[in-house]
Amino acid sequence: MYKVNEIFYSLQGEGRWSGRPAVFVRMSGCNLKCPFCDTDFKGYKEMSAEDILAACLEKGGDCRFIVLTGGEPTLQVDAELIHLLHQQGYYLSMETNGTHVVPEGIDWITCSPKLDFTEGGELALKKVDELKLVFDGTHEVSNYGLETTYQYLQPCDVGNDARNRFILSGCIDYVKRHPEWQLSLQMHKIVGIR
Ligand SMILES: C[S@@+](CC[C@H](N)C(=O)[O-])C[C@H]1O[C@@H](n2cnc3c(N)ncnc32)[C@H](O)[C@@H]1O
Ligand SMILES: Nc1nc2[nH]cc(C(=O)O)c2c(=O)[nH]1
Ligand code: SF4
Ligand SMILES: [Mg+2]
Repeated sequence: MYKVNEIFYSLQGEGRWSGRPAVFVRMSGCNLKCPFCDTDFKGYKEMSAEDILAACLEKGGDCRFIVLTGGEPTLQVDAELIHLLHQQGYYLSMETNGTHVVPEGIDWITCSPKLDFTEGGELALKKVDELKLVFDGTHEVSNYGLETTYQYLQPCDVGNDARNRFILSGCIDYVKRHPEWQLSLQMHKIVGIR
Protein backbone atom coordinates (compact mmCIF):
# COMPACT_ATOMS: atom_id res chain seq x y z
CA MET A 1 0.00 0.00 0.00
CA TYR A 2 1.05 3.56 -0.72
CA LYS A 3 0.37 6.61 1.44
CA VAL A 4 -1.23 9.03 -1.00
CA ASN A 5 -1.87 12.64 -0.02
CA GLU A 6 -4.01 13.56 -3.05
CA ILE A 7 -4.71 12.79 -6.68
CA PHE A 8 -6.01 15.62 -8.86
CA TYR A 9 -6.22 16.62 -12.50
CA SER A 10 -4.77 19.95 -13.59
CA LEU A 11 -2.11 21.37 -15.90
CA GLN A 12 1.58 20.91 -15.23
CA GLY A 13 2.44 24.40 -14.04
CA GLU A 14 6.23 24.24 -14.01
CA GLY A 15 9.19 23.54 -16.25
CA ARG A 16 9.41 21.94 -19.69
CA TRP A 17 5.88 20.47 -19.63
CA SER A 18 4.21 23.62 -18.35
CA GLY A 19 0.71 23.82 -19.82
CA ARG A 20 0.35 20.09 -20.40
CA PRO A 21 -2.71 18.42 -18.83
CA ALA A 22 -1.51 16.13 -16.06
CA VAL A 23 -2.83 13.88 -13.35
CA PHE A 24 -0.95 14.69 -10.15
CA VAL A 25 -0.29 11.83 -7.75
CA ARG A 26 1.00 13.43 -4.58
CA MET A 27 2.63 10.99 -2.17
CA SER A 28 2.59 11.75 1.53
CA GLY A 29 5.78 12.31 3.50
CA CYS A 30 9.19 13.78 2.82
CA ASN A 31 12.73 13.37 4.14
CA LEU A 32 13.42 17.11 4.03
CA LYS A 33 11.87 20.10 5.74
CA CYS A 34 12.42 22.98 3.32
CA PRO A 35 11.26 26.13 5.13
CA PHE A 36 9.72 27.52 1.92
CA CYS A 37 7.83 24.35 0.92
CA ASP A 38 4.47 25.34 -0.59
CA THR A 39 2.82 21.94 -0.06
CA ASP A 40 1.04 20.29 2.84
CA PHE A 41 1.79 16.64 2.17
CA LYS A 42 1.17 15.18 5.61
CA GLY A 43 -2.34 13.74 5.36
CA TYR A 44 -2.83 10.49 3.49
CA LYS A 45 -5.05 7.68 2.40
CA GLU A 46 -3.68 4.15 2.05
CA MET A 47 -4.07 3.09 -1.57
CA SER A 48 -2.98 0.04 -3.57
CA ALA A 49 -1.45 0.40 -7.04
CA GLU A 50 -4.85 -0.60 -8.48
CA ASP A 51 -6.59 2.10 -6.40
CA ILE A 52 -4.14 4.73 -7.70
CA LEU A 53 -4.63 3.61 -11.31
CA ALA A 54 -8.42 3.71 -10.92
CA ALA A 55 -8.26 7.25 -9.47
CA CYS A 56 -6.00 8.45 -12.30
CA LEU A 57 -8.37 7.06 -14.92
CA GLU A 58 -11.39 8.50 -13.17
CA LYS A 59 -9.95 12.00 -12.62
CA GLY A 60 -7.88 12.36 -15.79
CA GLY A 61 -10.17 10.88 -18.44
CA ASP A 62 -8.15 10.55 -21.65
CA CYS A 63 -5.04 12.20 -20.18
CA ARG A 64 -2.07 9.82 -20.12
CA PHE A 65 0.45 12.10 -18.43
CA ILE A 66 1.10 11.62 -14.72
CA VAL A 67 3.22 13.77 -12.43
CA LEU A 68 4.40 11.73 -9.46
CA THR A 69 5.17 14.20 -6.71
CA GLY A 70 4.82 14.74 -2.99
CA GLY A 71 6.25 15.05 -0.51
CA GLU A 72 9.08 12.99 -1.86
CA PRO A 73 7.84 10.38 -4.35
CA THR A 74 11.09 8.37 -4.42
CA LEU A 75 10.32 7.22 -0.87
CA GLN A 76 7.32 5.23 -2.13
CA VAL A 77 7.06 4.83 -5.90
CA ASP A 78 8.22 1.35 -6.90
CA ALA A 79 8.30 -1.13 -9.80
CA GLU A 80 4.77 -2.42 -9.13
CA LEU A 81 3.15 1.01 -9.46
CA ILE A 82 5.29 2.00 -12.45
CA HIS A 83 4.48 -1.23 -14.25
CA LEU A 84 0.73 -0.94 -13.70
CA LEU A 85 0.58 2.71 -14.85
CA HIS A 86 2.74 1.96 -17.90
CA GLN A 87 0.42 -0.91 -18.84
CA GLN A 88 -2.37 1.66 -19.20
CA GLY A 89 -0.17 3.83 -21.42
CA TYR A 90 0.76 6.55 -18.94
CA TYR A 91 3.86 8.68 -19.43
CA LEU A 92 5.39 9.04 -15.98
CA SER A 93 7.07 12.22 -14.89
CA MET A 94 8.52 12.54 -11.39
CA GLU A 95 9.34 15.57 -9.25
CA THR A 96 12.16 14.75 -6.82
CA ASN A 97 14.55 16.50 -4.48
CA GLY A 98 17.32 14.18 -5.73
CA THR A 99 18.27 12.65 -2.39
CA HIS A 100 17.17 9.15 -3.40
CA VAL A 101 17.66 7.04 -6.52
CA VAL A 102 14.74 7.23 -8.95
CA PRO A 103 13.30 3.79 -9.73
CA GLU A 104 13.75 2.28 -13.21
CA GLY A 105 11.14 3.19 -15.79
CA ILE A 106 10.31 6.78 -14.88
CA ASP A 107 10.02 8.55 -18.25
CA TRP A 108 10.90 12.08 -17.16
CA ILE A 109 12.88 13.12 -14.09
CA THR A 110 12.62 16.64 -12.75
CA CYS A 111 15.12 17.26 -9.97
CA SER A 112 14.89 20.23 -7.63
CA PRO A 113 17.86 19.91 -5.27
CA LYS A 114 17.81 21.43 -1.79
CA LEU A 115 21.33 20.80 -0.66
CA ASP A 116 21.13 23.33 2.18
CA PHE A 117 18.49 21.13 3.77
CA THR A 118 20.02 17.79 2.78
CA GLU A 119 22.05 15.89 5.35
CA GLY A 120 25.44 14.95 3.93
CA GLY A 121 24.86 17.40 1.08
CA GLU A 122 25.03 14.70 -1.60
CA LEU A 123 22.68 14.03 -4.50
CA ALA A 124 21.84 10.42 -5.37
CA LEU A 125 21.27 11.35 -9.03
CA LYS A 126 23.78 12.12 -11.78
CA LYS A 127 21.59 12.49 -14.88
CA VAL A 128 18.10 13.97 -15.07
CA ASP A 129 15.87 15.40 -17.78
CA GLU A 130 15.23 18.68 -16.05
CA LEU A 131 16.84 20.58 -13.23
CA LYS A 132 14.52 23.06 -11.55
CA LEU A 133 16.27 25.13 -8.96
CA VAL A 134 14.18 27.18 -6.57
CA PHE A 135 15.82 30.57 -6.34
CA ASP A 136 15.24 32.75 -3.28
CA GLY A 137 17.55 35.60 -4.23
CA THR A 138 20.21 34.78 -1.66
CA HIS A 139 21.46 31.23 -2.11
CA GLU A 140 24.02 30.54 -4.79
CA VAL A 141 22.91 29.15 -8.15
CA SER A 142 24.51 25.82 -9.11
CA ASN A 143 23.66 22.81 -11.23
CA TYR A 144 25.36 20.58 -8.62
CA GLY A 145 27.22 18.77 -11.36
CA LEU A 146 23.98 17.25 -12.65
CA GLU A 147 23.84 16.24 -16.28
CA THR A 148 20.55 17.62 -17.59
CA THR A 149 18.78 18.54 -20.83
CA TYR A 150 16.95 21.58 -19.41
CA GLN A 151 17.82 23.79 -16.49
CA TYR A 152 15.35 26.17 -14.94
CA LEU A 153 15.41 28.76 -12.21
CA GLN A 154 12.06 28.93 -10.46
CA PRO A 155 11.39 31.91 -8.20
CA CYS A 156 10.71 30.87 -4.62
CA ASP A 157 7.17 31.73 -3.59
CA VAL A 158 7.60 33.22 -0.13
CA GLY A 159 3.95 34.24 0.18
CA ASN A 160 4.67 37.97 0.15
CA ASP A 161 3.91 39.94 -3.04
CA ALA A 162 6.63 42.55 -2.70
CA ARG A 163 9.28 39.98 -1.83
CA ASN A 164 8.08 37.65 -4.62
CA ARG A 165 8.48 40.49 -7.15
CA PHE A 166 12.00 41.14 -5.88
CA ILE A 167 12.90 37.44 -6.17
CA LEU A 168 11.38 37.26 -9.68
CA SER A 169 13.42 40.20 -10.90
CA GLY A 170 16.52 38.55 -9.43
CA CYS A 171 15.73 35.39 -11.43
CA ILE A 172 15.18 37.33 -14.66
CA ASP A 173 18.42 39.20 -14.12
CA TYR A 174 20.27 35.94 -13.44
CA VAL A 175 19.05 34.07 -16.53
CA LYS A 176 19.89 37.06 -18.73
CA ARG A 177 23.44 36.97 -17.42
CA HIS A 178 23.59 33.13 -17.55
CA PRO A 179 21.63 32.15 -20.68
CA GLU A 180 22.18 28.43 -20.13
CA TRP A 181 19.37 28.83 -17.56
CA GLN A 182 15.69 29.48 -18.31
CA LEU A 183 12.92 30.91 -16.16
CA SER A 184 10.19 28.58 -14.85
CA LEU A 185 7.12 30.26 -13.38
CA GLN A 186 4.53 28.45 -11.28
CA MET A 187 1.91 29.07 -13.95
CA HIS A 188 -0.87 27.38 -11.94
CA LYS A 189 -0.57 30.01 -9.21
CA ILE A 190 -0.71 32.84 -11.77
CA VAL A 191 -3.87 31.56 -13.46
CA GLY A 192 -5.48 30.34 -10.25
CA ILE A 193 -5.69 26.60 -10.81
CA ARG A 194 -4.22 23.80 -8.71
C1 LIG B 1 6.46 20.26 -3.33
S1 LIG B 1 7.83 19.68 -4.27
C2 LIG B 1 7.60 17.89 -4.25
C3 LIG B 1 8.66 17.13 -4.98
C4 LIG B 1 10.03 17.03 -4.30
N1 LIG B 1 9.95 16.86 -2.90
C5 LIG B 1 10.88 18.24 -4.64
O1 LIG B 1 11.11 19.08 -3.77
O2 LIG B 1 11.28 18.35 -5.81
C6 LIG B 1 7.38 20.09 -5.98
C7 LIG B 1 8.11 21.25 -6.59
O3 LIG B 1 7.72 22.45 -5.95
C8 LIG B 1 8.84 23.26 -5.76
N2 LIG B 1 8.56 24.20 -4.67
C9 LIG B 1 8.26 23.88 -3.39
N3 LIG B 1 8.02 25.00 -2.68
C10 LIG B 1 8.16 26.05 -3.53
C11 LIG B 1 8.06 27.46 -3.39
N4 LIG B 1 7.74 28.03 -2.21
N5 LIG B 1 8.28 28.23 -4.47
C12 LIG B 1 8.61 27.66 -5.66
N6 LIG B 1 8.73 26.34 -5.87
C13 LIG B 1 8.51 25.54 -4.81
C14 LIG B 1 9.91 22.24 -5.43
O4 LIG B 1 11.22 22.76 -5.56
C15 LIG B 1 9.63 21.18 -6.44
O5 LIG B 1 10.23 21.49 -7.67
N1 LIG C 1 -0.31 22.77 -11.48
C1 LIG C 1 0.69 22.28 -10.74
N2 LIG C 1 1.87 21.98 -11.34
C2 LIG C 1 2.84 21.43 -10.56
N3 LIG C 1 4.05 20.99 -10.97
C3 LIG C 1 4.68 20.44 -9.92
C4 LIG C 1 3.86 20.53 -8.81
C5 LIG C 1 4.17 19.89 -7.52
O1 LIG C 1 3.68 20.29 -6.48
O2 LIG C 1 4.98 18.95 -7.55
C6 LIG C 1 2.68 21.18 -9.20
C7 LIG C 1 1.45 21.57 -8.57
O3 LIG C 1 1.24 21.47 -7.36
N4 LIG C 1 0.49 22.09 -9.40
S1 SF4 D 1 11.85 18.30 -0.56
FE1 SF4 D 1 10.05 18.98 -1.75
S2 SF4 D 1 8.23 18.27 -0.62
FE2 SF4 D 1 10.01 17.99 0.74
S3 SF4 D 1 9.94 19.81 2.03
FE3 SF4 D 1 11.33 20.26 0.29
S4 SF4 D 1 10.03 21.20 -1.34
FE4 SF4 D 1 8.66 20.26 0.19
MG1 LIG E 1 3.08 22.31 -6.16
